Amino acid sequence: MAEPASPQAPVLALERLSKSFGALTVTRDVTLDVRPAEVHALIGPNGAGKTSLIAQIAGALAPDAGRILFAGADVTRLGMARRARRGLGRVFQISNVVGAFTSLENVALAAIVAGGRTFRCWRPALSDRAALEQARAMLERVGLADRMATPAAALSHGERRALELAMCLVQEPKLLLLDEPMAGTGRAESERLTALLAGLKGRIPILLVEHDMATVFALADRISVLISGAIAITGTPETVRADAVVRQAYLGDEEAV
Ligand SMILES: Nc1ncnc2c1ncn2[C@@H]1O[C@H](COP(=O)(O)OP(=O)(O)OP(=O)(O)O)[C@@H](O)[C@H]1O
Repeated sequence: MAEPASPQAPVLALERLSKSFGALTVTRDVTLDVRPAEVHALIGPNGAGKTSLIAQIAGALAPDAGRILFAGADVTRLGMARRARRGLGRVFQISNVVGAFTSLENVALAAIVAGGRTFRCWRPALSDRAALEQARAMLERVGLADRMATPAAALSHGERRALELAMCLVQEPKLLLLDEPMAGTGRAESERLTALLAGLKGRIPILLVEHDMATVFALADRISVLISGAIAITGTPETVRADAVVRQAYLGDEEAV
């Protein structure tokens, strides 16, 4: 069902979402929104329910109650593929990277699929000049200009993350859902990836689930803290950093935070 759209309307809105596995409530009456051009970070201790919440947003897990509005429409009952087609771009947990294909070929294929073009086999698709042009531009944007001809399987972990981001961005999503982008990266790679995401800030709304607090505090316009399935607080990084309940329950009064 369509909702009245306005330029200030949130791109994504969760309304009183709830989910239980038997007696265990993993999502407790969660209301949260992502505004246009905002980076909204979702943090919380292990087992707080972040993964379950992301799965509900992506359409992999059905909530028991509540609504999910995306780009002005109620998508609560839509499956993952249909949400993706509406512009919900999920990166880093589901990957369609083909290891034997070069970076350029992988991004070109993502562009072709996003464009709804069909093909009988890979090779003719890879001579699609428009898609290759788009792919080149996107790889330059994510800092992989010198890795275009490299098979994806030969990329470093951080480069592969950048490639996955390029494959998502070339599909021109309306929202980026970033699920722990820094997981498994070293300090240098995570700094590079954080800089890359900072370059996207303001151009595309991002919902960022991340354990790395340096990245969260560097990028987020607002932060929501999930504790035992419920939102404990939503606010600016300064507000969240100063919140006594959050410090005690989650941040552990760390000086570094
Ligand atoms: N399919 C399931 N069936 C039963 N319990 C589940 C299921 N999926 C998750 N849980 C439980 O729900 C709780 C929340 O898990 P979830 O993975 O969403 O948390 P999380 O915040 O993402 O944690 P982490 O940061 O460690 O990944 C955990 O106690 C987990 O064991």
